[in-house]
Amino acid sequence: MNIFQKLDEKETIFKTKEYLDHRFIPETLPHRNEQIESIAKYWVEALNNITPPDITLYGKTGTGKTSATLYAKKQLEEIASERNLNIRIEYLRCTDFNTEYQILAQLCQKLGKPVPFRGWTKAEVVNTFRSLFTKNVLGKDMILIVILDEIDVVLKNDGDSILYTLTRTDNVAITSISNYVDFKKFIKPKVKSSLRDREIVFPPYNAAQLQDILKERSQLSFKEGVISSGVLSYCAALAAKEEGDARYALDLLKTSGEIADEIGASEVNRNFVEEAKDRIEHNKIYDVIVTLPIQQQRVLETIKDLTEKKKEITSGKLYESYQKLAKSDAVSYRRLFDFVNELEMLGLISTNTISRGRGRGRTNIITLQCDTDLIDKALQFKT
Ligand SMILES: Nc1ncnc2c1ncn2[C@@H]1O[C@H](COP(=O)(O)OP(=O)(O)OP(=O)(O)O)[C@@H](O)[C@H]1O
Repeated sequence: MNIFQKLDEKETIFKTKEYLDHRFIPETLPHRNEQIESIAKYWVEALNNITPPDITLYGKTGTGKTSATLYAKKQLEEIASERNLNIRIEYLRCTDFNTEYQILAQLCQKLGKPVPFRGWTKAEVVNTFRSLFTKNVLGKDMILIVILDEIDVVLKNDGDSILYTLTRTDNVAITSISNYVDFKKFIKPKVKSSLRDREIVFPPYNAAQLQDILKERSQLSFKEGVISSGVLSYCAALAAKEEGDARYALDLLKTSGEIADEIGASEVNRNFVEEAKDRIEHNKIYDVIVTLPIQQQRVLETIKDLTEKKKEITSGKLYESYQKLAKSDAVSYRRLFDFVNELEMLGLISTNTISRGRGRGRTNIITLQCDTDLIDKALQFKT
């Protein structure tokens, strides 16, 4: 039998997995009405040919920022098309377009003025972008709303000049999305003053809200009777602990279903959810470690070695052992602590400052926060 046919015919508890995919935008977004209405309240100006104010959406990962924005986008596009208005809304993820040049080139491309993705000067791209806003023969202006998702990525990578250009182009409104409340530290005061954005906050979902979200999606995705309300509430409770992340809740549900399929079970139980949790956590940490820059991997490896030797890891001890491992490639003491901070932000380690008693100053103690085996596995193929 053809192996694909065999797999295709395998018994499954899923109706379809499509609705558990991160990219799927549901018809309704429970518990996000307030935020969607806030976005709409600002964007509605465009219907009267007024450029909407710039807005910024904040909230932790999986709190529905992207979905709510795309939902509002679709609605505005519908009404703009009914009324024959020249309103364009372009969505860009700044992990895909992470420089001013790339963002402007992509916008020009989308708006019908192709610009090569490299080779032109920045001034040429800026001018071409601005030329899109000259009135057309009917004297009609285009209003453009640019959604910059994960805006912190472009600000860190390329500075704030994209905001400078966009805020200084008539008829352009920026909607920025960020997971980090403090992303504005990357914006210079001059640009900040022209941004003058309104802020919309996306709080984490609580367990009851996550359960509502999961209920709708599980009805679409699983065959009848496969998912009990106990399983849904368990996924919701675990995800509520993980900072109210709906993406995580959906991942838990999907992975639990896949585990049930793997062993041929006819329904999902809480043990599968437990196993799904471990699998997701494991994969997440593994991916983070594998994609770390090599210098940071060395620091992590040093911390792992010291942990295995049951040593207390002070800053001095870490630097000493790190130098032995990295040899001539070793970075400065200061740089090493930038890496330590970054590893801490990723949740791979934690640091704790303790006082050694009067007159003996304070010491930084570093503790590993992930499995040593996982680090070994992730680093085994490194060069
Ligand atoms: N209120 C909701 N109702 C239904 N599904 C939701 C809701 N909020 C989020 N989701 C789902 O959770 C997942 C993550 O949502 P989304 O991408 O909008 O979050 P985000 O805040 O933009 O996250 P990130 O910052 O990590 O990109 C998506 O699959 C989305 O469909």
